[in-house]
Amino acid sequence: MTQTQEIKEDILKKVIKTRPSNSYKGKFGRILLIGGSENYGGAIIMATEGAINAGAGLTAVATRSINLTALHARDPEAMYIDWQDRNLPELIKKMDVIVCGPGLGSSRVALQIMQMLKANVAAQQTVVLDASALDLISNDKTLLPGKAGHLILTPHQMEWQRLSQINIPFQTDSANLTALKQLNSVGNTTLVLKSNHTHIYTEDGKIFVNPTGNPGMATGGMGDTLAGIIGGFIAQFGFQADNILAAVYLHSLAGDVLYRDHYLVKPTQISQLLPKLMKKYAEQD
Ligand SMILES: NC(=O)C1=CN([C@@H]2O[C@H](COP(=O)(O)OP(=O)(O)OC[C@H]3O[C@@H](n4cnc5c(N)ncnc54)[C@H](OP(=O)(O)O)[C@@H]3O)[C@@H](O)[C@H]2O)[C@@H](O)CC1
Ligand SMILES: Nc1ncnc2c1ncn2[C@@H]1O[C@H](COP(=O)(O)OP(=O)(O)O)[C@@H](O)[C@H]1O
Ligand SMILES: [Mg+2]
Repeated sequence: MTQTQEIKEDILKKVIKTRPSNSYKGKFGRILLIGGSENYGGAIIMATEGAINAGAGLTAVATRSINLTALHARDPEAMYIDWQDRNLPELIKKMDVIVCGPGLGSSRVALQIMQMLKANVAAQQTVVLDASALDLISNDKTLLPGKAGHLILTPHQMEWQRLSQINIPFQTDSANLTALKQLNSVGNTTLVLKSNHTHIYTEDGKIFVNPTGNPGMATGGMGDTLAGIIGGFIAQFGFQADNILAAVYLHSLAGDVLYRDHYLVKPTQISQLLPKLMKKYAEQD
Protein backbone atom coordinates (compact mmCIF):
# COMPACT_ATOMS: atom_id res chain seq x y z
CA MET A 1 0.00 0.00 0.00
CA THR A 2 1.20 3.54 -0.73
CA GLN A 3 2.58 5.58 2.11
CA THR A 4 0.43 8.27 3.71
CA GLN A 5 1.73 11.73 2.79
CA GLU A 6 1.20 14.87 4.84
CA ILE A 7 -0.38 17.78 2.96
CA LYS A 8 2.09 20.68 2.88
CA GLU A 9 1.34 24.40 2.99
CA ASP A 10 2.76 24.89 -0.51
CA ILE A 11 -0.34 23.16 -1.93
CA LEU A 12 -2.08 26.52 -1.42
CA LYS A 13 0.42 28.43 -3.59
CA LYS A 14 0.13 25.72 -6.22
CA VAL A 15 -3.68 25.74 -6.39
CA ILE A 16 -4.68 29.37 -5.66
CA LYS A 17 -3.80 31.56 -8.64
CA THR A 18 -4.08 35.30 -9.25
CA ARG A 19 -7.21 35.93 -11.33
CA PRO A 20 -6.56 37.24 -14.85
CA SER A 21 -7.88 40.72 -15.62
CA ASN A 22 -10.40 39.45 -18.20
CA SER A 23 -12.08 37.10 -15.69
CA TYR A 24 -15.85 36.92 -15.30
CA LYS A 25 -18.12 34.87 -13.05
CA GLY A 26 -18.65 32.14 -15.65
CA LYS A 27 -14.91 31.36 -15.51
CA PHE A 28 -15.09 30.24 -11.90
CA GLY A 29 -17.73 27.57 -12.12
CA ARG A 30 -21.39 26.98 -11.40
CA ILE A 31 -22.20 25.18 -8.18
CA LEU A 32 -25.51 23.95 -6.78
CA LEU A 33 -25.86 23.05 -3.11
CA ILE A 34 -28.79 20.84 -2.11
CA GLY A 35 -29.92 20.43 1.50
CA GLY A 36 -31.51 22.19 4.44
CA SER A 37 -34.63 20.51 5.79
CA GLU A 38 -36.94 22.26 8.23
CA ASN A 39 -34.68 21.48 11.20
CA TYR A 40 -31.28 21.87 9.55
CA GLY A 41 -31.52 25.07 7.51
CA GLY A 42 -28.27 26.33 9.02
CA ALA A 43 -26.33 23.42 7.52
CA ILE A 44 -27.07 24.40 3.91
CA ILE A 45 -26.46 28.09 4.67
CA MET A 46 -23.04 27.26 6.13
CA ALA A 47 -22.18 25.07 3.13
CA THR A 48 -23.25 27.91 0.83
CA GLU A 49 -21.06 30.41 2.67
CA GLY A 50 -18.15 28.00 2.28
CA ALA A 51 -18.68 27.77 -1.48
CA ILE A 52 -19.13 31.51 -2.08
CA ASN A 53 -16.15 32.49 0.07
CA ALA A 54 -13.94 29.84 -1.52
CA GLY A 55 -14.52 31.60 -4.84
CA ALA A 56 -17.24 29.76 -6.78
CA GLY A 57 -18.34 31.98 -9.69
CA LEU A 58 -22.08 31.31 -9.50
CA THR A 59 -23.74 29.66 -6.53
CA ALA A 60 -27.28 28.27 -6.44
CA VAL A 61 -29.07 26.60 -3.55
CA ALA A 62 -31.91 24.08 -3.63
CA THR A 63 -33.50 23.95 -0.22
CA ARG A 64 -36.80 23.84 1.59
CA SER A 65 -38.63 27.12 1.00
CA ILE A 66 -38.72 27.93 4.72
CA ASN A 67 -34.95 28.60 4.51
CA LEU A 68 -35.14 31.23 1.77
CA THR A 69 -35.37 34.36 3.94
CA ALA A 70 -32.50 33.33 6.18
CA LEU A 71 -30.39 32.28 3.20
CA HIS A 72 -30.85 35.57 1.37
CA ALA A 73 -30.45 37.65 4.51
CA ARG A 74 -26.99 36.11 5.02
CA ASP A 75 -25.95 35.39 1.44
CA PRO A 76 -27.59 37.50 -1.26
CA GLU A 77 -24.91 36.18 -3.65
CA ALA A 78 -26.72 32.82 -3.71
CA MET A 79 -29.52 32.04 -6.16
CA TYR A 80 -32.39 29.94 -4.84
CA ILE A 81 -34.75 27.20 -6.00
CA ASP A 82 -37.32 25.31 -3.94
CA TRP A 83 -35.99 21.76 -3.66
CA GLN A 84 -39.37 20.44 -4.83
CA ASP A 85 -39.45 22.68 -7.92
CA ARG A 86 -39.99 20.64 -11.08
CA ASN A 87 -37.22 22.63 -12.79
CA LEU A 88 -34.56 21.28 -10.42
CA PRO A 89 -33.51 18.39 -12.73
CA GLU A 90 -32.84 20.90 -15.55
CA LEU A 91 -30.86 23.15 -13.22
CA ILE A 92 -28.74 20.21 -12.08
CA LYS A 93 -27.74 19.53 -15.69
CA LYS A 94 -26.29 23.05 -16.05
CA MET A 95 -23.97 22.77 -13.07
CA ASP A 96 -20.25 22.03 -12.90
CA VAL A 97 -20.43 20.92 -9.26
CA ILE A 98 -23.27 19.69 -7.07
CA VAL A 99 -22.90 19.47 -3.29
CA CYS A 100 -25.67 17.38 -1.78
CA GLY A 101 -26.42 16.48 1.82
CA PRO A 102 -25.85 19.22 4.41
CA GLY A 103 -29.03 19.25 6.48
CA LEU A 104 -30.86 17.23 3.82
CA GLY A 105 -32.43 14.94 6.41
CA SER A 106 -33.95 11.52 5.79
CA SER A 107 -37.49 12.36 4.69
CA ARG A 108 -39.31 11.06 1.62
CA VAL A 109 -38.42 14.31 -0.17
CA ALA A 110 -34.74 13.81 0.69
CA LEU A 111 -34.85 10.31 -0.78
CA GLN A 112 -36.57 11.58 -3.95
CA ILE A 113 -33.88 14.26 -4.32
CA MET A 114 -31.15 11.61 -4.16
CA GLN A 115 -32.94 9.55 -6.83
CA MET A 116 -33.39 12.63 -9.01
CA LEU A 117 -29.74 13.63 -8.59
CA LYS A 118 -28.61 10.18 -9.68
CA ALA A 119 -30.84 10.32 -12.75
CA ASN A 120 -29.60 13.75 -13.91
CA VAL A 121 -25.84 13.94 -13.36
CA ALA A 122 -23.36 13.36 -16.17
CA ALA A 123 -19.68 12.74 -16.80
CA GLN A 124 -18.56 16.38 -16.94
CA GLN A 125 -19.80 17.03 -13.40
CA THR A 126 -18.41 16.56 -9.90
CA VAL A 127 -20.74 15.59 -7.05
CA VAL A 128 -19.77 16.18 -3.41
CA LEU A 129 -21.82 14.05 -1.01
CA ASP A 130 -21.93 14.92 2.68
CA ALA A 131 -23.94 14.26 5.84
CA SER A 132 -27.53 13.04 5.23
CA ALA A 133 -26.77 12.14 1.60
CA LEU A 134 -24.17 9.66 2.87
CA ASP A 135 -26.61 8.19 5.38
CA LEU A 136 -29.24 7.71 2.68
CA ILE A 137 -26.63 5.90 0.57
CA SER A 138 -25.71 3.74 3.58
CA ASN A 139 -29.31 2.50 3.55
CA ASP A 140 -29.40 2.02 -0.21
CA LYS A 141 -26.10 1.83 -2.11
CA THR A 142 -27.89 2.11 -5.47
CA LEU A 143 -28.46 5.82 -4.70
CA LEU A 144 -24.78 6.59 -5.38
CA PRO A 145 -24.76 8.91 -8.44
CA GLY A 146 -22.22 6.82 -10.35
CA LYS A 147 -22.65 8.63 -13.69
CA ALA A 148 -20.96 11.76 -12.34
CA GLY A 149 -17.43 12.20 -13.65
CA HIS A 150 -16.12 12.53 -10.11
CA LEU A 151 -17.59 11.79 -6.72
CA ILE A 152 -16.23 13.21 -3.47
CA LEU A 153 -17.51 11.68 -0.23
CA THR A 154 -16.94 13.70 2.96
CA PRO A 155 -18.08 11.54 5.90
CA HIS A 156 -17.18 11.97 9.56
CA GLN A 157 -16.13 8.76 11.24
CA MET A 158 -19.66 7.66 12.20
CA GLU A 159 -21.00 8.39 8.72
CA TRP A 160 -18.13 6.33 7.30
CA GLN A 161 -18.92 3.53 9.75
CA ARG A 162 -22.50 3.47 8.46
CA LEU A 163 -21.36 3.57 4.83
CA SER A 164 -18.42 1.17 4.99
CA GLN A 165 -19.55 -1.06 7.87
CA ILE A 166 -16.10 -0.53 9.42
CA ASN A 167 -16.38 0.35 13.10
CA ILE A 168 -14.51 3.54 14.01
CA PRO A 169 -11.56 1.89 15.84
CA PHE A 170 -10.96 -0.33 12.78
CA GLN A 171 -10.93 2.46 10.18
CA THR A 172 -7.34 1.89 9.08
CA ASP A 173 -5.99 3.10 5.74
CA SER A 174 -6.00 -0.37 4.22
CA ALA A 175 -9.53 -1.20 5.44
CA ASN A 176 -10.78 2.19 4.19
CA LEU A 177 -9.22 1.72 0.74
CA THR A 178 -10.79 -1.72 0.39
CA ALA A 179 -14.21 -0.42 1.43
CA LEU A 180 -13.92 2.52 -0.98
CA LYS A 181 -13.20 0.16 -3.89
CA GLN A 182 -16.18 -2.00 -2.95
CA LEU A 183 -18.45 1.02 -2.78
CA ASN A 184 -17.44 2.35 -6.19
CA SER A 185 -15.69 -0.11 -8.45
CA VAL A 186 -15.35 2.50 -11.24
CA GLY A 187 -12.68 4.30 -9.21
CA ASN A 188 -13.92 7.85 -9.72
CA THR A 189 -14.46 8.45 -6.01
CA THR A 190 -12.39 10.46 -3.54
CA LEU A 191 -12.90 9.84 0.16
CA VAL A 192 -12.36 12.73 2.57
CA LEU A 193 -12.62 10.95 5.92
CA LYS A 194 -12.94 13.74 8.47
CA SER A 195 -11.46 13.62 11.97
CA ASN A 196 -8.94 15.65 13.94
CA HIS A 197 -6.49 14.35 11.30
CA THR A 198 -8.59 14.11 8.15
CA HIS A 199 -7.41 11.45 5.68
CA ILE A 200 -7.94 11.82 1.94
CA TYR A 201 -8.00 8.78 -0.36
CA THR A 202 -7.63 9.93 -3.95
CA GLU A 203 -9.01 8.35 -7.12
CA ASP A 204 -5.56 7.03 -8.00
CA GLY A 205 -5.12 5.32 -4.64
CA LYS A 206 -2.90 7.88 -2.90
CA ILE A 207 -3.45 8.67 0.77
CA PHE A 208 -2.94 12.08 2.39
CA VAL A 209 -3.30 13.33 5.95
CA ASN A 210 -4.16 16.91 6.87
CA PRO A 211 -1.82 18.41 9.50
CA THR A 212 -3.89 21.55 10.19
CA GLY A 213 -6.95 21.95 12.44
CA ASN A 214 -7.65 22.15 16.16
CA PRO A 215 -10.25 21.24 18.83
CA GLY A 216 -11.77 24.73 18.63
CA MET A 217 -13.22 23.49 15.34
CA ALA A 218 -15.41 20.90 17.08
CA THR A 219 -18.49 23.03 16.41
CA GLY A 220 -21.66 21.97 14.53
CA GLY A 221 -21.58 23.09 10.90
CA MET A 222 -17.82 22.75 10.48
CA GLY A 223 -18.19 19.82 8.07
CA ASP A 224 -21.03 21.50 6.18
CA THR A 225 -18.68 24.43 5.62
CA LEU A 226 -15.91 22.12 4.38
CA ALA A 227 -18.26 20.49 1.85
CA GLY A 228 -19.01 23.96 0.46
CA ILE A 229 -15.33 24.91 0.32
CA ILE A 230 -14.39 21.70 -1.52
CA GLY A 231 -17.23 22.31 -3.98
CA GLY A 232 -16.17 25.94 -4.40
CA PHE A 233 -12.57 24.94 -5.15
CA ILE A 234 -13.61 22.34 -7.73
CA ALA A 235 -16.00 24.84 -9.37
CA GLN A 236 -13.29 27.48 -9.55
CA PHE A 237 -10.12 25.50 -10.20
CA GLY A 238 -11.53 22.32 -11.82
CA PHE A 239 -11.33 18.73 -10.66
CA GLN A 240 -7.86 17.82 -9.45
CA ALA A 241 -6.88 15.86 -6.35
CA ASP A 242 -4.64 18.82 -5.41
CA ASN A 243 -7.67 21.11 -5.30
CA ILE A 244 -9.40 18.85 -2.77
CA LEU A 245 -6.23 18.69 -0.66
CA ALA A 246 -5.92 22.48 -0.76
CA ALA A 247 -9.56 22.95 0.30
CA VAL A 248 -9.16 20.60 3.28
CA TYR A 249 -5.88 22.24 4.30
CA LEU A 250 -7.23 25.80 3.94
CA HIS A 251 -10.43 25.10 5.93
CA SER A 252 -8.37 23.92 8.90
CA LEU A 253 -5.67 26.56 8.43
CA ALA A 254 -8.37 29.22 8.74
CA GLY A 255 -9.48 27.40 11.89
CA ASP A 256 -5.92 27.54 13.24
CA VAL A 257 -5.57 31.27 12.53
CA LEU A 258 -8.81 31.91 14.44
CA TYR A 259 -7.90 29.52 17.27
CA ARG A 260 -4.83 31.63 18.12
CA ASP A 261 -7.08 34.12 19.87
CA HIS A 262 -10.49 32.41 20.04
CA TYR A 263 -11.41 29.62 22.46
CA LEU A 264 -13.76 28.15 19.87
CA VAL A 265 -14.02 28.59 16.13
CA LYS A 266 -17.36 29.15 14.41
CA PRO A 267 -17.80 27.70 10.91
CA THR A 268 -19.10 31.03 9.61
CA GLN A 269 -15.92 32.76 10.85
CA ILE A 270 -13.86 30.31 8.79
CA SER A 271 -15.79 31.22 5.64
CA GLN A 272 -15.35 34.92 6.34
CA LEU A 273 -11.58 34.54 6.60
CA LEU A 274 -11.11 32.60 3.35
CA PRO A 275 -10.89 35.45 0.78
CA LYS A 276 -8.17 37.16 2.82
CA LEU A 277 -6.15 33.97 3.29
CA MET A 278 -6.52 33.09 -0.39
CA LYS A 279 -5.24 36.51 -1.44
CA LYS A 280 -2.04 35.90 0.52
CA TYR A 281 -1.35 32.58 -1.24
CA ALA A 282 -2.34 33.90 -4.68
CA GLU A 283 0.32 36.59 -4.34
CA GLN A 284 2.94 33.89 -3.80
CA ASP A 285 2.26 32.05 -7.07
N1 LIG B 1 -26.85 23.98 12.11
C1 LIG B 1 -27.29 22.91 11.41
O1 LIG B 1 -28.32 22.97 10.73
C2 LIG B 1 -26.52 21.65 11.50
C3 LIG B 1 -27.03 20.53 10.86
N2 LIG B 1 -26.35 19.38 10.77
C4 LIG B 1 -26.96 18.30 9.98
O2 LIG B 1 -27.46 17.35 10.85
C5 LIG B 1 -27.63 16.12 10.18
C6 LIG B 1 -27.08 15.00 11.03
O3 LIG B 1 -25.64 15.09 11.07
P1 LIG B 1 -24.81 14.84 12.40
O4 LIG B 1 -23.40 14.74 11.99
O5 LIG B 1 -25.14 15.90 13.40
O6 LIG B 1 -25.39 13.49 12.97
P2 LIG B 1 -24.88 11.98 12.83
O7 LIG B 1 -24.51 11.61 11.46
O8 LIG B 1 -25.86 11.10 13.50
O9 LIG B 1 -23.51 11.99 13.67
C7 LIG B 1 -23.52 12.12 15.05
C8 LIG B 1 -23.37 10.73 15.69
O10 LIG B 1 -22.11 10.19 15.28
C9 LIG B 1 -21.30 9.94 16.40
N3 LIG B 1 -19.88 10.21 16.09
C10 LIG B 1 -18.85 9.38 16.32
N4 LIG B 1 -17.72 9.88 15.86
C11 LIG B 1 -18.02 11.06 15.34
C12 LIG B 1 -17.23 12.05 14.72
N5 LIG B 1 -15.93 11.93 14.52
N6 LIG B 1 -17.85 13.16 14.28
C13 LIG B 1 -19.18 13.32 14.44
N7 LIG B 1 -19.97 12.40 15.04
C14 LIG B 1 -19.38 11.29 15.47
C15 LIG B 1 -21.87 10.81 17.49
O11 LIG B 1 -21.49 10.25 18.69
P3 LIG B 1 -21.64 11.01 20.11
O12 LIG B 1 -21.62 12.48 19.80
O13 LIG B 1 -22.93 10.54 20.62
O14 LIG B 1 -20.46 10.56 20.86
C16 LIG B 1 -23.35 10.77 17.18
O15 LIG B 1 -23.91 9.54 17.67
C17 LIG B 1 -26.89 16.28 8.85
O16 LIG B 1 -27.81 16.53 7.81
C18 LIG B 1 -26.04 17.50 9.06
O17 LIG B 1 -25.74 18.20 7.88
C19 LIG B 1 -25.03 19.23 11.36
O18 LIG B 1 -24.11 19.42 10.31
C20 LIG B 1 -24.80 20.21 12.51
C21 LIG B 1 -25.22 21.62 12.19
N1 LIG C 1 -10.59 18.25 17.23
C1 LIG C 1 -10.56 18.59 15.94
N2 LIG C 1 -9.37 18.84 15.33
C2 LIG C 1 -9.35 19.17 14.03
N3 LIG C 1 -10.45 19.28 13.23
C3 LIG C 1 -11.63 19.03 13.79
C4 LIG C 1 -11.76 18.68 15.16
N4 LIG C 1 -13.07 18.50 15.41
C5 LIG C 1 -13.73 18.71 14.27
N5 LIG C 1 -12.87 19.03 13.28
C6 LIG C 1 -13.23 19.28 11.86
O1 LIG C 1 -14.55 19.78 11.80
C7 LIG C 1 -15.30 19.12 10.78
C8 LIG C 1 -16.46 18.34 11.41
O2 LIG C 1 -17.27 17.78 10.40
P1 LIG C 1 -18.72 17.22 10.72
O3 LIG C 1 -18.67 16.31 11.88
O4 LIG C 1 -19.28 16.71 9.46
O5 LIG C 1 -19.46 18.58 11.15
P2 LIG C 1 -20.95 19.08 10.90
O6 LIG C 1 -21.74 17.90 10.38
O7 LIG C 1 -21.43 19.54 12.25
O8 LIG C 1 -20.89 20.18 9.92
C9 LIG C 1 -14.30 18.22 10.04
O9 LIG C 1 -13.73 18.93 8.95
C10 LIG C 1 -13.23 17.96 11.10
O10 LIG C 1 -11.98 17.68 10.53
MG1 LIG D 1 -21.31 16.69 8.85
